[in-house]
Amino acid sequence: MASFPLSAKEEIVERFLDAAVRGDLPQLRMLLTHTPSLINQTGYSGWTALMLAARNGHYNVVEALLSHGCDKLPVNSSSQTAYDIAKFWGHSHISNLLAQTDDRCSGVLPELYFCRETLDRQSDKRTDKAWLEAQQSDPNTVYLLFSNINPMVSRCEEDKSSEVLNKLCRFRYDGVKDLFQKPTTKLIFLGVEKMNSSSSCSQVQEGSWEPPAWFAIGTDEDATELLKRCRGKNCFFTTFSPKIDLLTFSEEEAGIVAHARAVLVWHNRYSFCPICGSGTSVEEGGHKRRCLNLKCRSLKGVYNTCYPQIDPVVIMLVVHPGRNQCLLGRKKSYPVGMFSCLAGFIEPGEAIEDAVRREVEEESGVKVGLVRYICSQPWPMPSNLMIGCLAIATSTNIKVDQNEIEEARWFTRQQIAESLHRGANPALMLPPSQTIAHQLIRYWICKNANL
Ligand SMILES: NC(=O)C1=CN([C@@H]2O[C@H](COP(=O)(O)OP(=O)(O)OC[C@H]3O[C@@H](n4cnc5c(N)ncnc54)[C@H](O)[C@@H]3O)[C@@H](O)[C@H]2O)C=CC1
Ligand SMILES: [Mg+2]
Ligand SMILES: [Mg+2]
Ligand SMILES: [Mg+2]
Ligand SMILES: [Zn+2]
Repeated sequence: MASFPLSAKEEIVERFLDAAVRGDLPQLRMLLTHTPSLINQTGYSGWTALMLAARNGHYNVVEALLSHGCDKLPVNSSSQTAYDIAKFWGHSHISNLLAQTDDRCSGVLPELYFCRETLDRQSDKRTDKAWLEAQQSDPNTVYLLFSNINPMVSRCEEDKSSEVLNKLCRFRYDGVKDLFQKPTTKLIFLGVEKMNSSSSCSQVQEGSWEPPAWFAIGTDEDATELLKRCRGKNCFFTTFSPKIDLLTFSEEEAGIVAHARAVLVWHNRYSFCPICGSGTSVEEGGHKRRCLNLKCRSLKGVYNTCYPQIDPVVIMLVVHPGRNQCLLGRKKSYPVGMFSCLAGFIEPGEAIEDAVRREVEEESGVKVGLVRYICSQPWPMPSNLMIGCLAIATSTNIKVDQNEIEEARWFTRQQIAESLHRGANPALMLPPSQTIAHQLIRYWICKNANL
């Protein structure tokens, strides 16, 4: 076979990869110092230096590459990451190292967006009326304002490079107390601040530190009038494209928004008793509605209609029987090129596994066998609980239900890894990292191909 001379660039890439194969750390370091962009390069074999070092059991080279910020996600033509390769060849010290460090290839999910419990809910305090009243007028108490179910926010100007764009507007008692007089105002006790490094040390030591309570206020007052309370600051309500706006809070605030929105939307929907249609009173810090009709059945025994409701939804990454492809679908409403996990509401009397199998078959025609629960996420659009699963397909033919989704397709690990690694490309855009769909996809890619 004729061999062609290598270009200067190709030659340096091959020298770099050869150093990784041989475990020649000084040579590898020297080349990397001169040409840092070599770090994630692949040669003719389609393997990166990390894969080659993992294949040949060179722990110190893997360690050095990782410390230089090497990407662990790329896969070779057999859809194996460096982690898969190390595991396959029995270099467990290397696969452990690749699994340990950070975030992405550990097969361990990061904390999901909307999941951080910033406040201590202190649900026992919800029935302590005197305590709740004392907290309401306390000057340290924090109030968040919601127009309908949309929080008032200000644009974060401090760090332009950050993904955090919105910050909840915080009010004190004096700034909102007039709203308490209106019968349609809803006041939700969200919890108290957890003790952290910013809590005053001396006060904590003396035991005199009372963590501030947080409340959400839901009001139907005119939004423009409400915004005047911010005195000219750049504030607004997240009414426009709520999905996008709601994904740009800090992790700390996102969890608070998820709690408040789900409770407020329940109040909007359940103002009258669902059992007898009478009016209701609000109790337990906004977490219960009691029917005012003394003869109502809801007052006897436990009626879940008296408490905030959530809708369980299954969301699943369906894996091909051959394990190297996954099934993603797109709804008409998705941005061009975006595909995501299939999802659907759990129906009454249905187990999670059955809902997964039914929804996948309904939407794509694909049959599913094994279902494994992975993680969950509150999804306040407005009050879903997303239950994330991996599911193994037992058939591969796709027949899409056009009413629910526009298209479904099998994607290879390579296509997915490339989209995660290089960002959106015209063929495949994955949902944003704040979604459980994204995290399920990443989890599958980062794990060993065998479930
Ligand atoms: N966080 C994430 O990554 C994702 C979140 N989702 C959320 O999951 C939810 C459900 O997914 P879909 O594919 O729309 O579900 P789906 O596949 O069950 O279809 C929705 C349709 O089912 C019917 N339906 C049955 N039970 C319902 C209920 N309890 N509430 C409302 N409609 C019900 C309605 O006709 C509705 O149009 C969506 O609303 C979306 O917000 C969906 C995909 C990704
Ligand atoms: Mg669906
Ligand atoms: Mg469906
Ligand atoms: Mg459904
Ligand atoms: Zn009733």
